[in-house]
Amino acid sequence: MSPVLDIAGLVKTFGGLTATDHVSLTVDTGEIHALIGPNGAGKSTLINQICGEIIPNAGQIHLAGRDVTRLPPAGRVALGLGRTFQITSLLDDMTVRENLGLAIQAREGGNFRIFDRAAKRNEVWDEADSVLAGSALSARAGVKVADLAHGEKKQLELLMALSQRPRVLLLDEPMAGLGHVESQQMIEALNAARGECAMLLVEHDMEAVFALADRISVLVYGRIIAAGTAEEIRANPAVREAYLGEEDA
Ligand SMILES: Nc1ncnc2c1ncn2[C@@H]1O[C@H](COP(=O)(O)OP(=O)(O)OP(=O)(O)O)[C@@H](O)[C@H]1O
Repeated sequence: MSPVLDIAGLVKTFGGLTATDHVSLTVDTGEIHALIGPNGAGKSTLINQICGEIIPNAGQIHLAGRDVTRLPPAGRVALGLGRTFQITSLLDDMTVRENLGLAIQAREGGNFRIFDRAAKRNEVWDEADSVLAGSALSARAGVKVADLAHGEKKQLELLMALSQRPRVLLLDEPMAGLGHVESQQMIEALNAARGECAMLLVEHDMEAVFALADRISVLVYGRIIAAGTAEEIRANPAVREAYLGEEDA
């Protein structure tokens, strides 16, 4: 089966600095592929090229078999590229259920035809209720976002991103700022979402990476220095020296 996301030879330079240096990786259907690397390795630059916010100097990006290298961000979203909503896009004065309902409605185009309006509206709320019932926010549906803990906001952000039914979801440090219990809940939520879409997970939290990733690519100074399963990456001397050594210290 061809990969849902196929990145080949991506180069992006900023003046004299090569932030991504012929980066290639694939994300297969149903796969969680983690991208790890020290600060300044080029992870954000790579993600921004995948989203379409930065156009590469060289290389290609294929999404669901289509060449999207020069397609604007909205076109990529339409082809199934998802990204976690930023917490700042949550509506503080609305409840968890209302925020999720709005995200589902946005997927449906937001302007219901007059005839099926009530039926559609019910479908939206039914879907929101069923998603929430199976989530860590099951008891928080009626709570305003302003009253949620940080970890709960991140959970809601994830549910809203998944509600768009992306083919591949880009997750930019979903564990950032979470405590131990919240991290465990996020790992569980991502594991539960495994069958729904492929994921490219950029994450510094190695416990989460090793718990979730089917494959791991290691980016150092703009280059992929290793790629493989968790076991292969753990055992790779170059990776340990360049990156994991920091964790062991
Ligand atoms: N717009 C820009 N102009 C100039 N240099 C940039 C720009 N964006 C990134 N860089 C440089 O490119 C390199 C890669 O940065 P990038 O933010 O992609 O790394 P990162 O792996 O995401 O780091 P972190 O883990 O700290 O977020 C860094 O040396 C950074 O200073």
